Amino acid sequence: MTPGVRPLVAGNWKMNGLKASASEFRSMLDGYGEDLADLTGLMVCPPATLVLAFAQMSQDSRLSVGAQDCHAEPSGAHTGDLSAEMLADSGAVAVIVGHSERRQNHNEGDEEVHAKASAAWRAGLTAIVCVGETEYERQEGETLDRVGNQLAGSIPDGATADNLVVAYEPVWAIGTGNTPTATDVAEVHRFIRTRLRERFGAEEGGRIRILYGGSVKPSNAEELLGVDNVDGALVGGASLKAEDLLGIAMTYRTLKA
Ligand SMILES: O=C[C@H](O)COP(=O)(O)O
Repeated sequence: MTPGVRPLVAGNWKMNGLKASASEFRSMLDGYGEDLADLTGLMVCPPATLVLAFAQMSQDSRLSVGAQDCHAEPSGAHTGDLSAEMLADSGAVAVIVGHSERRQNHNEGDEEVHAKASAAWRAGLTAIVCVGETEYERQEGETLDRVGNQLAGSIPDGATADNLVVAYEPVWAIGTGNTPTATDVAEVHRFIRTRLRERFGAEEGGRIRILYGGSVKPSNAEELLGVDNVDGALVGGASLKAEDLLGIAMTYRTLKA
């Protein structure tokens, strides 16, 4: 945790969820009471097909809805793509960019992620920029170099605590059940914090949220979310079950007690 920074627990549903998933989403809304909302922000990033419906359902709640990717252009001949403006128009308040699955499956590099983050800001969305090393890079001792390069290349100038969230997701920890040690997480998050302060100023850089992502579940949330400079989690698999995502958010009851 970072003193004075409101954490965020964000669920990334990836390519999962149909209209029938609304009941799971409603359970999240019901479980996200005021006492929990006082402790942490909660966001669900469903597939784009559900953004509008979920945004409408959550209108009077403090649960927010994000998207998983956007095109860099505001409109045009880009069959199958969605602009940040369209996502904002559907009720999204944030968009994930540079997730490792996009970087790997769609060959997205830092330059493209940078353009997408700029597009998010142009549309008034918070950009959740993902960074993280592969297993090979960790074994070779290249973790901080890799993360440093991704931060420099993927985040546009002008980042603030309102328009940027950084998600550190070691690629080898995503969907595998493996997680780095708390000491390893602390080292990378401290490094990211230092880079953010250097680039965006001590105060602003000190308040930008840095989420940890990769096999977070209720049973390991306390250990991971309690680490210095870990300001929440980007949760994949466990976010598909309302009780698990809420269980992760509820960790803040223990941590803040
Ligand atoms: O965006 C979320 C991450 O890729 C983590 O996924 P996971 O919690 O299923 O490991």
